[in-house]
Amino acid sequence: MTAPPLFRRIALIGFGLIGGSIARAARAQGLAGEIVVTARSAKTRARVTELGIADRVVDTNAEAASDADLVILCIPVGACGAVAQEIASHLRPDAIVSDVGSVKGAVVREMTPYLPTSVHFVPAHPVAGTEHSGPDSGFAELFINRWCILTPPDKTDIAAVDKLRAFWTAIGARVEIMTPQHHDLVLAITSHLPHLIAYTIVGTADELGEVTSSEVMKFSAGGFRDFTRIAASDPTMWRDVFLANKDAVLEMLGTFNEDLSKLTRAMRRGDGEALFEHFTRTRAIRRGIVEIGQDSAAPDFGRLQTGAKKP
Ligand SMILES: NC(=O)c1ccc[n+]([C@@H]2O[C@H](COP(=O)([O-])OP(=O)(O)OC[C@H]3O[C@@H](n4cnc5c(N)ncnc54)[C@H](O)[C@@H]3O)[C@@H](O)[C@H]2O)c1
Ligand SMILES: O=C(O)C(=O)C[C@]1(C(=O)O)C=C[C@@H](O)C=C1
Repeated sequence: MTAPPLFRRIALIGFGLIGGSIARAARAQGLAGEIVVTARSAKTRARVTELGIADRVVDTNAEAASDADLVILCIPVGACGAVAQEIASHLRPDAIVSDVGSVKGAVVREMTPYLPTSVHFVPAHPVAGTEHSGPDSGFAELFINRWCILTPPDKTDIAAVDKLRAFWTAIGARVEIMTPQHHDLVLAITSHLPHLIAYTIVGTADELGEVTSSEVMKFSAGGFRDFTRIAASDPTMWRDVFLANKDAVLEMLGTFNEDLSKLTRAMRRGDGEALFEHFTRTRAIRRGIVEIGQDSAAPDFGRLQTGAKKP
């Protein structure tokens, strides 16, 4: 006899890279009796129907949420509060409600006031993605060997957290639990600041204009090409990330600017030793990550504290 699926009905609100990948992975692993999907635009809903990944495609967020035992918001972080308000009165009293937002503090602040106290709110962030978006961009293997960070509020029912952990584990992720504040600080340096830098450098190269533009394209084989991939990421998603995690990103940006000034000074002074020392240190960091087979994993940021400066 086969075991019953982990969830009787999973509702996915939003069907882009992440919603689409969850649907494909959950289906491949048989984790839901039924997968119900909704998306904001009729065009996306029609495409989801065409793809045949969902058991049911419905027109409204409320309809998707009703009677689901797991509801996952797969939408930009800036939209989570309004959608929580919209679905609140349609949720099963014992539903697990989650999200996949790249920022956790703001999402928790904006969703919590609307959610009935009987539902189990377990915010999540799969630290896996690509620069692509939309209903065709998802794939079932996206989460394999990637971290998924859960940030449940203190008094969350352990059984609900364990059930969501089992879900993410079943689709390949490694699960870690932390507070929303710690999450936002760690992700500010590992994900948000790198995106800000990529958006900046590609814009800067573009502003160099006609003089060099052909050369920018022609010689962008390595480093710059990697930046252009990151800078092609979805503008709505990243606008929301920078607005929602403003404080942590600004803090990291402050430290980054100090370090950039140090390297700039070393260059000006012709201080090759300082440059060599810095590049040797960063090379060792990369090699350490690759050696332990964790180039997809976050380094240990246990010592990262708000306001803390590097020694
Ligand atoms: N792209 C990544 O690499 C990545 C990785 C991890 C987490 N995330 C997070 O996942 C979430 C979704 O990102 P994605 O990459 O799947 O985006 P996407 O653009 O591929 O899909 C977003 C979906 O949300 C819907 N949507 C947009 N605005 C909405 C609104 N105001 N109300 C309701 N629905 C709306 C869109 O129609 C679409 O179905 C974001 O919160 C993002 O921060 C993204
Ligand atoms: O690989 C990429 O394209 C990504 O940007 C993925 C990435 C990241 O920065 O690591 C982007 C945002 C998410 O919240 C999680 C993952």
